[in-house]
Amino acid sequence: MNNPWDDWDHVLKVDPDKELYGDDTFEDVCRTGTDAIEIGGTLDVTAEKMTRVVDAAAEYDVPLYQEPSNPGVVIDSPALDGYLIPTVFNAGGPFWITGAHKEWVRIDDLDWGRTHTEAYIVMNPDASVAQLTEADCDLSADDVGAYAKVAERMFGQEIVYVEYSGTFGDTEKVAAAHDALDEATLFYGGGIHGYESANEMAAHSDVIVVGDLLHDEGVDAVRETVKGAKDA
Ligand SMILES: CC(C)=CCC/C(C)=C/CC/C(C)=C/CC/C(C)=C/COP(=O)(O)OP(=O)(O)O
Ligand SMILES: O=P(O)(O)OC[C@@H](O)CO
Ligand SMILES: [Mg+2]
Repeated sequence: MNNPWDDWDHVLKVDPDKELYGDDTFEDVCRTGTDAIEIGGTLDVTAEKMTRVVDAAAEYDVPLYQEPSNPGVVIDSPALDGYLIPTVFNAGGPFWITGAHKEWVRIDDLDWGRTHTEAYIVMNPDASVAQLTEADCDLSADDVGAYAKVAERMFGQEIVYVEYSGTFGDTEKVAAAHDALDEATLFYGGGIHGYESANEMAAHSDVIVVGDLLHDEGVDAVRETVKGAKDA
């Protein structure tokens, strides 16, 4: 296995539907020291908003990945290193497990070499992603570990993503996913807001993802989370 994310500690998720903080520029965003930028959000994302972010970040060195929330927002840009395609393992119905993916393959001509799989385990019932996908978030640590193993062993997912979007997660449940994986890389996202929270979750996962902090507090706060992740 030799994927770029094997060497990552920190990913910054930019929501194309949200503004940057204060006077922050996309150059600042690309120079936080993060290992990669993932562009996506659950609500009100469009291809046009995606394009604006990709174009603004294109000239800097940081790897850029699109994380589409539906087939209609996927854009074709040479500036993108690839596409991280979610599948929500604990979704309430098949659309977010195989339905959206089937539609995408039906209507689009995929670049398989740049298309990668991300198995989501959605844990915060109040997050838009949980509500949209009607996810069953009532999961024990054993459940989370078992989903992670199924994702890796039975569905060949390259990344497993424990998603607490908007709130800081239960480290025991994150650790259960971590312990279950041999090959796949564990991403953790949710509620990371500074050095300490980044450092703590980085100890229980392979890569931490920071989202809202960028839009709510800006690049200086994000830089602290990069330090926290790198020190773990
Ligand atoms: C097959 C294709 C191309 C797409 C389908 C992909 C799937 C299954 C999407 C469902 C899960 C999803 C909506 C992922 C988007 C990434 C994500 C979870 C972003 C974070 O969203 P929130 O932070 O909860 O939402 P807002 O900030 O928009 O409220
Ligand atoms: O916005 P936050 O809570 O940092 O979550 C990050 C990411 O996991 C969202 O998909
Ligand atoms: Mg968000």
